[in-house]
Amino acid sequence: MSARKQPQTEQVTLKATGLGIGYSAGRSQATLLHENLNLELKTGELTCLLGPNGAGKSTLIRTLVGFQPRLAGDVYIGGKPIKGYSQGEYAKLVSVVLTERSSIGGMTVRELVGMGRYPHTGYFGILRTKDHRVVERAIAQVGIADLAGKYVSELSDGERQKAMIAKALAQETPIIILDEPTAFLDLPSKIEVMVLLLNLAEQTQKSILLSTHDLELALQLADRLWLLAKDRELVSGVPEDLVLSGEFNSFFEREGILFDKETGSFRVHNPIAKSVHISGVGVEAQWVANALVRNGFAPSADPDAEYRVEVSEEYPGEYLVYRNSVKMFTANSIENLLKLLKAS
Ligand SMILES: Nc1ncnc2c1ncn2[C@@H]1O[C@H](COP(=O)(O)OP(=O)(O)OP(=O)(O)O)[C@@H](O)[C@H]1O
Repeated sequence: MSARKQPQTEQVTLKATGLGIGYSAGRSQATLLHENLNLELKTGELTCLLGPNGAGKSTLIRTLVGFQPRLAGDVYIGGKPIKGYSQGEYAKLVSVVLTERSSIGGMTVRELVGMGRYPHTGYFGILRTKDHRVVERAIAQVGIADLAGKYVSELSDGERQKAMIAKALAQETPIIILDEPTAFLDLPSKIEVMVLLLNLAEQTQKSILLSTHDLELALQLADRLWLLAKDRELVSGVPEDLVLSGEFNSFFEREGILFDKETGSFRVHNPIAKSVHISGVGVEAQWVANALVRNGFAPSADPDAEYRVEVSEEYPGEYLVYRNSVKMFTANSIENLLKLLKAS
């Protein structure tokens, strides 16, 4: 990834004030999911919207892009309320990628991406030379030039997702909003799509908002997080600030699942686990910790914890184990370490 270029001035492209989101069914009373949401999307930033199932992420996204009515408040783009824009004007400002698998299988990738040009073409949607150029560039930007002539129905989930992102790019909008673009993808594809969006935000100075359940990836890659949960106020901030302040874990931890600030990952917590201190750093120490946690030990920062395992870079694959400061044994593999610990 290239070094990030910061925008000269911090520009807000989309802003919501006092936003109320939820559902109203006919004349019956509306179900308000969240009220008084105040949000900002900034130029050149990738913002990730995170929250547990049912938090209201999709509802927020659908409301922000106008697919669902606001129950209160306003959404502004470039300082102007969205209701002040015509549909055509709006389509030149915001492109939206939803996860629903639509009936687009019968067209080629190039035709699909070409559909992104609709705000820029005339009534019949005929693409001119410039439009074709933009389409080819968008296809190349997401790295699927070799798939341009393929039918969408022939694509894998990850390839289809990239084609949908290319369609959004072809729309040439300063804002792109995506609902769970990494759902259904394998881990390398998730990383690829997130890095692609991060780079696009920076290189093309777009504001990109996406919702995701990939917490650890969002922590690593997002410029900003929006955390949403039922009956709580939305929290927005830079990932590292939210981790260090304890806000991040407060949204996701539940009984038996703890967020480990040191590694930035979630782990199963067993309250009756024996505590173990791992002395040593680096990849090997991390994997030893992983094996011990999986086998019911709780990692401890206290060197006087009941168990201590020494991992030394000098002797890879050798683990000295102490219990209450008395040496118990030396193991010569992680498998052996687990076996001897269980037998002790
Ligand atoms: N059409 C609807 N009418 C009424 N309530 C709805 C409707 N769609 C969703 N809800 C409710 O709104 C709440 C938020 O749903 P939403 O899909 O926005 O959550 P989410 O955070 O995107 O969840 P997930 O992570 O599971 O996709 C849920 O309790 C859901 O049952």
